Amino acid sequence: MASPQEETLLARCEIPIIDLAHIGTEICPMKSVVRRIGQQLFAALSTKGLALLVNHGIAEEKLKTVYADLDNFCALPEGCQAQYLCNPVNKHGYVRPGTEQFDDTKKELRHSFNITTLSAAAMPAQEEVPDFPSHTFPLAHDLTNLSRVLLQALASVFGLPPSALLASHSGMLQSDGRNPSCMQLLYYPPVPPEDKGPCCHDAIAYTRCGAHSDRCTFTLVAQDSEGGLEVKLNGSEKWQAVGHLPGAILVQTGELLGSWTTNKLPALMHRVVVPSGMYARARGRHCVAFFCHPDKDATVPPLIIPLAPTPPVCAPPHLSLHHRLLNAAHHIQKRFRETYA
Ligand SMILES: O=C(O)CCC(=O)C(=O)O
Ligand SMILES: [Fe+2]
Repeated sequence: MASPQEETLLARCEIPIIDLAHIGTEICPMKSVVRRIGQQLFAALSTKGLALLVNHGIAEEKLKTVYADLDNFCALPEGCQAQYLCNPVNKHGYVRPGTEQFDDTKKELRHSFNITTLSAAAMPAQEEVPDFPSHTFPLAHDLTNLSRVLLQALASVFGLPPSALLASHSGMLQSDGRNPSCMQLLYYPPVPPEDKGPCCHDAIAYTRCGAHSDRCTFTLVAQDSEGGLEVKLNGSEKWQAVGHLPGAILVQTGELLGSWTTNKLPALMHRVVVPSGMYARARGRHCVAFFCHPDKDATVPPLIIPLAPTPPVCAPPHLSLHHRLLNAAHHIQKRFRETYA
C-alpha cells in the first residue's frame, strides 16, 4: 500500500479534486460544465501542478484488465518480447527496464508498453497476450476523449473558442504519424532482494522512475494502490507522496503547457520511488499514463491567461527561454534524445 495515509498530499487534502459528472459527451459537452472545469483546472494547475479527476466515466475494470495483460506480456520470453520492441520512429512498442532512464545514478526498474498507433498488427499476437488490442484500444479511446474534454475546458479559460486547442491536438492516436500522443502501460516489478533499502549504505541503487517533467501538453495518470508517485508542488523543492484515490485519474501539467503559458501553469516535476516497507517492495506496481501531445505542426493561438493568485514558480531546469522558442516537434525530439538510451 501507499505510504502511511497522513503522509500523502491526498490525505492532507492538498490535491484539488475535479468532478466531471454531467459533462455530457466529448462531442457535445455542457458549456457551463466545461467552463466550471476550465476554471477549476486552471486554479489547480497554476497553484499545484496537478488535480484528481473523478466521475470521468472510465471503469476501473478496464484498467485492471490492461494491468493483467501487461503482466502477461512481461512474463513472455525475452525473444518473444523482442518482436515488439519500441519502434524508434513512432515510439510504439515495448521498452525494457533500463532503456529509458531519467536518473543516471540509479537503475530504473520499469517495463513500459507504448501505444501510439491503434493497429492490431503492431500489438502482441493473440496466442501471446489474448485480446490485448481489444482491451487496450477502447481505453486509449477513452483517454483520448477525456483529454479532448480537458482541452475544451482549458480553451474556455484561456478565452479561446472551444475548438481551438482541439484543432492543435487533432491527430491524437490517429495512427497517421501527425501527433506523438501515447498511452503508456507501465509495470514496475518487485525490487530485487539484493537492494537492501534506504537505510543501508551499500544498497544497490534502484528506483522506479527518476525525477522528470513530461514533454507533452498534460498527462493523465491512472495507477493501482501501491503508491510511490511523488511530486514537487509548484514553487516547492520538497518531494511529497501523492497517495491513491480509488477510481480517480490524475492530470498533471506537461512542459508544453508550461511554455505556452510562460510558466503560469508550470510543468510538474515527479518521480516514482521504491517503497520502504518489505512487503510493498516485494510487490509490483501498475500504471497507465496518457501523454496528450499537440500535432507536430501545431501552432498554438495566443492564450489570454486569467489573473489568478499564484505562488512563485520554479521552472524545471531544462525549460530555458530558448526552449520556449522551439516548436512542438523540435521540443519532443530533443527530449526523446535526452531520455532514451
Ligand atoms: O508511474 C507513474 O505514476 C508515472 C510514470 C511517469 O511519470 C512517466 O512515465 O512519465
Ligand atoms: Fe512522467
